[in-house]
Amino acid sequence: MQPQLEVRDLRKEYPVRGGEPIVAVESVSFTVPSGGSLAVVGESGSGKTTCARLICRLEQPTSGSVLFAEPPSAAGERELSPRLRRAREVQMVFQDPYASLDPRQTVTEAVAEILKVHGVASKAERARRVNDLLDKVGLPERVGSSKPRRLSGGQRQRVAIMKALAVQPRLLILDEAVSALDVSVQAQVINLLADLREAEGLTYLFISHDLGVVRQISDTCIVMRHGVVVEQGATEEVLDSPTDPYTQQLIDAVPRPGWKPRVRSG
Ligand SMILES: Nc1ncnc2c1ncn2[C@@H]1O[C@H](COP(=O)(O)OP(=O)(O)OP(=O)(O)O)[C@@H](O)[C@H]1O
Repeated sequence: MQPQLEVRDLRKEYPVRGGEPIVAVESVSFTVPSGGSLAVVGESGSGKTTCARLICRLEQPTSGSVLFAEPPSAAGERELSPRLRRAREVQMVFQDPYASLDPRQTVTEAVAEILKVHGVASKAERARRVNDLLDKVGLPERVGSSKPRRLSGGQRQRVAIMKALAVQPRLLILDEAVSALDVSVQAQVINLLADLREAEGLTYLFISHDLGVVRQISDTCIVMRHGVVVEQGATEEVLDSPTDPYTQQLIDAVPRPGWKPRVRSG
């Protein structure tokens, strides 16, 4: 079966004036099957976000390619414009939803605007779809008339997911999307993402430094260090029996139950 996403030999260099370029990503290859969930883990600066930006076409790779499965077009739908086609391939959800929400717009206005841009011409149809989307992300209808500052962190992240879903993408890139949430809210959003993945047949690329979250949300994972993939495989196998010393280090850095901070001497 054709994968939903195939990344081949991706490389990204950033020029440095008067010096060697920074190689942010090098020789990165992986596939994600349709409906699959792949996590990208690694410490800060390992190239995770650069990979995501290349996949979303926010940046151009220096070399290599990013291939998506053809988005299915609904019966009777007109030929998709290149813009709509791209939006249907991939949408991104970031750590800080506040930054991507317009403080002057209500939730309904923000989502209706996206629907309008993407060709939903009838106002009544837009209203119907907004209510449907609110329901999908577990928000009560009244939240539709709220502005972002009235919402909790968890609600805002649900709105960010709702905006991403409005264009019916096949792939969602979640870049540290639950990292800023309190643990109990984080668990609720993880459950929502798991439910949505199943109900909507979504494919996830889940970027996170939190190995506990990665274990819950992904089937497979890649471990990145200094821009390259040092280990990849089924998430459970990689986290339970890492073969690369760097993966082992990442796992060892996670506090376990009973862990007590100690002062290092010397
Ligand atoms: N626009 C840019 N110009 C120059 N260097 C960049 C640029 N964006 C990223 N880099 C560099 O590329 C490397 C990878 O950065 P990237 O943000 O992809 O890592 P990351 O794993 O996502 O880290 P974090 O978890 O902190 O976001 C880093 O050395 C970073 O400094």
